[in-house]
Amino acid sequence: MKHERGLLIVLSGPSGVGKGTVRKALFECKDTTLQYSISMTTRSPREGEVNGVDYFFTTKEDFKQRIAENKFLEWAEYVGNYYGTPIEYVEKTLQEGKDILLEIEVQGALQVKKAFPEGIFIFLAPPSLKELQNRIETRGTETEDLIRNRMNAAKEELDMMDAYDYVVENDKVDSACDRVNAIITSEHLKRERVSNYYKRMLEAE
Ligand SMILES: Nc1nc2c(ncn2[C@@H]2O[C@H](COP(=O)(O)OP(=O)(O)O)[C@@H](O)[C@H]2O)c(=O)[nH]1
Ligand SMILES: Nc1ncnc2c1ncn2[C@@H]1O[C@H](COP(=O)(O)OP(=O)(O)O)[C@@H](O)[C@H]1O
Repeated sequence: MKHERGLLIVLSGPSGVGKGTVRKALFECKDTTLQYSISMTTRSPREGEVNGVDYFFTTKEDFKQRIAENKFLEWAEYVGNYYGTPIEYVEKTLQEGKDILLEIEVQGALQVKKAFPEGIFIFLAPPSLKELQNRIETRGTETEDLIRNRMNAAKEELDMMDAYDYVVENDKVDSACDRVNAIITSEHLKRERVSNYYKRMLEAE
């Protein structure tokens, strides 16, 4: 049977806003059929992170080689490290008719938008800049310098919000997660309505 292609969903927003937290909550939902695109990065693993689960960790040399071989749907240099989305898994998943979620920063999301304008682009926004800084600090994974870099990047990233299809405020994790699920459901319904309409048009000819 020929499947309709799945939906490509991009969850983006500034570092520390809670992308990882909301993403994990989305996948904790038992009956989700959503797939996750595991990114590749050159940053060092944090305590508890597992290669092939959280990220594929690699060296800068290997990453650059993969860029040259067009192995990424998008990639970006972010606060001194490279991050990229391996293209093969994304293509395979969409072809199988399954939805795939990419959790990536803003520069990468804008590259995907160029390559995949039919994707669904969701910007996760913090309740305020103060709360954003608070979240980065309480996570406790960054030094003071890195926190400053991430806050500077965040201010520029917030300016890109307009380029997205949806803005979801991450006030409470559960509410943000419900809003993202509602967007996905509504996009499926929209697609179904359009496809039914075309079928009726063709049958009427
Ligand atoms: N462009 C791009 N960004 C990514 C990718 N994977 C992760 N990121 C983003 O890179 C940024 C830094 O990620 P990370 O070092 O894990 O820190 P954290 O997300 O702030 O905890 C975050 O905004 C991630 O969403 C990717 O494949 N491509
Ligand atoms: N809705 C929320 N309310 C309060 N704290 C949150 C919320 N969402 C995430 N956090 C916390 O904020 C910090 C950054 O979240 P994380 O998911 O690592 O962000 P990102 O992946 O966007 O960098 C973590 O300590 C996380 O527990």
